[in-house]
Amino acid sequence: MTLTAYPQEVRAEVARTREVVARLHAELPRWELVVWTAGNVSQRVPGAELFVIKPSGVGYDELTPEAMVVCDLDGTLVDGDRAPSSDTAAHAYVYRHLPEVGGVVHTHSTYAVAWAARGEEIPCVLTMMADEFGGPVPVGPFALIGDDSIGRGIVETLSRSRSRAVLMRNHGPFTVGRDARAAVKTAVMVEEVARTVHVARQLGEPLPIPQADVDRLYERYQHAYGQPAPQPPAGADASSPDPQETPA
Ligand SMILES: O=C(CO)[C@@H](O)[C@@H](O)COP(=O)(O)O
Repeated sequence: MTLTAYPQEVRAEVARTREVVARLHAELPRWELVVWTAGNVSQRVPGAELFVIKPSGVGYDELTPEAMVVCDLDGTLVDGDRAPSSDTAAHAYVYRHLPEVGGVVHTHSTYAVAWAARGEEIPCVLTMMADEFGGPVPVGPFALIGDDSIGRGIVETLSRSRSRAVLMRNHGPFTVGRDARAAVKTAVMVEEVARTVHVARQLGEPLPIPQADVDRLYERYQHAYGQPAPQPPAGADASSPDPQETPA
């Protein structure tokens, strides 16, 4: 089914999502999370069983909204003149099995990949980890690219954790969020804590944080950190929060 077969309002949402996903890809080199083309961002299209992702192997300076490709939740190309990311099957699997997820990111950021190479979860020894991940950053199984293996490993691992990042063993981090911006933020944060905990370990054994304190920190950060969400204008439908609003 091509995009022309979808209603105009879906095509308009696709255009908006292309703008968002194209802009967020620039954050990956900006935060030094990738080299060359080794990372990708996607976002679900509101109101349709579609998502937007980058084309495979295309440099970040070429990633315009028009260059983005559109896929259905089976990972089949619906719109775009280039092949979708090689991780499209993984992103699609996540969207099919985690309906609350609106954005997925994959990078090869150095310190997170170093923890993935050892198949070791990042222990929750920082208040920033309690805030952002609610505990350790877990490790997912080794899985070859090309079918549902990576996606299944992501979903099974995240389903056992509060973390929105998973270190796929011998590969690297995948992150999820309510939208792509939230998933990019988590990708930035998982690299930051991977680096900091690694440095701490060079100096000695980091100290764990009691679980009750981890829980308190997580609840505060997830619900009270940053600016309050803007209140809808009087009489507006308050039941549909702006999907672009994500924790700061
Ligand atoms: O990790 C891999 C390949 O092993 C991919 O995520 C990375 O090269 C990015 O690929 P794409 O350019 O998104 O197809």
